[in-house]
Amino acid sequence: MKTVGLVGWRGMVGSVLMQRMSEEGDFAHFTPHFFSTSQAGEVGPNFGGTAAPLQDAHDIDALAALDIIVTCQGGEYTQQVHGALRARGWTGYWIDAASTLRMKEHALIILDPVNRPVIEQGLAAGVRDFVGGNCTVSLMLMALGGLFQAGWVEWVSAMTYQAASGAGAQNMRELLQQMGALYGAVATALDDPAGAILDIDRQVAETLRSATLPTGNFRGVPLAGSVIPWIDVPVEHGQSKEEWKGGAECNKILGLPPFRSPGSIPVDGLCVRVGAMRCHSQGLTIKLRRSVPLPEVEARIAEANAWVRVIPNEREASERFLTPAAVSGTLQVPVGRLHTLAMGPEYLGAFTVGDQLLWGAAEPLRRMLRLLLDR
Ligand SMILES: NC(=O)C1=CN([C@@H]2O[C@H](COP(=O)(O)OP(=O)(O)OC[C@H]3O[C@@H](n4cnc5c(N)ncnc54)[C@H](OP(=O)(O)O)[C@@H]3O)[C@@H](O)[C@H]2O)C=CC1
Ligand SMILES: N[C@@H](CC(=O)OP(=O)(O)O)C(=O)O
Repeated sequence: MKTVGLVGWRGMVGSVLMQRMSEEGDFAHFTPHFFSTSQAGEVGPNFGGTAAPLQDAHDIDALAALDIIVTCQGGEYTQQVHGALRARGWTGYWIDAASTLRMKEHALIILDPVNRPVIEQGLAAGVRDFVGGNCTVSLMLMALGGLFQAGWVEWVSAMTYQAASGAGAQNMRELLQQMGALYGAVATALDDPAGAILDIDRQVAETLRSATLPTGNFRGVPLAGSVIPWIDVPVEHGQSKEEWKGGAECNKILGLPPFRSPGSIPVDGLCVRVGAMRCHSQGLTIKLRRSVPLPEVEARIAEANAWVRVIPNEREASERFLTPAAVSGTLQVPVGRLHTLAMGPEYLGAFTVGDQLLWGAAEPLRRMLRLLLDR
């Protein structure tokens, strides 16, 4: 059996990965070796039956003895270890959740329900570095893969509503603390059905702006009761890095020429953090190359993969099935609100939701591992 090193398995993304691997019986297909950057020597988890001591995730010799390494440890770790391993002559497969290597020529971005042919070509050509895509990009492609595969998409504008989990576990906790603080500020007034709503609102606004609201993880601003229209660092063209990833990664995943070069598909929009826990939503404007009847569009989207669900463009179905509340913790990727926009018959409106820890992070890695093990 192949040996697989697991790094970052106890983090948030890693925990979701371990849960999915257990559910799918993946541990029966390889010999796991668990690593840690901070707990080497302590008792490891017993996924796969053995609870051997954790190995040191910086021990290049131990890592170099493995066939495959899967890491959800983060970009800094990748930066420290990947180059050193390759420099030492390691020729195993590296599967990574961090963005560090995504745009490198030697790496592929993996989302096999969308780009299996690109992955197969890469494997045949000797590619050994496989990186999960940005959550927003992967979820958009899981939703719209059918339209891209049909060659119908001229450009896409994605306006995102991104969950706190994308910023990390501490941000999810802080969001809930903020919600609790807001409720606590007005709990008594809310108990009085005759209480004036504008007084309650004033107290909420004061609490949102107060120095005592926990905001350290969100760079000093509230998310509960508000939104944050900037994700990640600024880059060129007035974009945030999260917005840049939309174009750059999407084209690479699809095996198209680099973003902003001839033959690539423009993907751009605004990325916004909202008070959802772990599901990213996106409002999409899609310019089709030609007008396509809506039933054909729906059929193409629905048949593209086993997880996408077309939700009828009706009020009740949208309210019930096209929300983070409905999707959280599941692999389903609903797409709805599909209709032709007033700008013209080639302009399609859509809304999609997906769990950013599943298809947005852990699941593409899990599936890449199985793809390698089952070859
Ligand atoms: N969050 C997201 O939405 C996404 C994240 N990613 C990538 O995955 C990487 C990891 O993200 P995420 O899982 O959110 O990071 P976490 O902060 O949850 O975990 C990262 C590491 O922190 C260490 N750690 C220290 N204390 C604890 C603790 N109390 N509980 C669990 N782990 C602890 C663990 O390493 P050790 O055992 O070595 O101490 C763990 O592997 C990111 O840096 C990013 O590159 C990719 C896509 C989406
Ligand atoms: N930046 C994403 C989460 C993430 O980790 O993205 P990436 O894998 O591209 O660094 C978000 O905030 O929602």
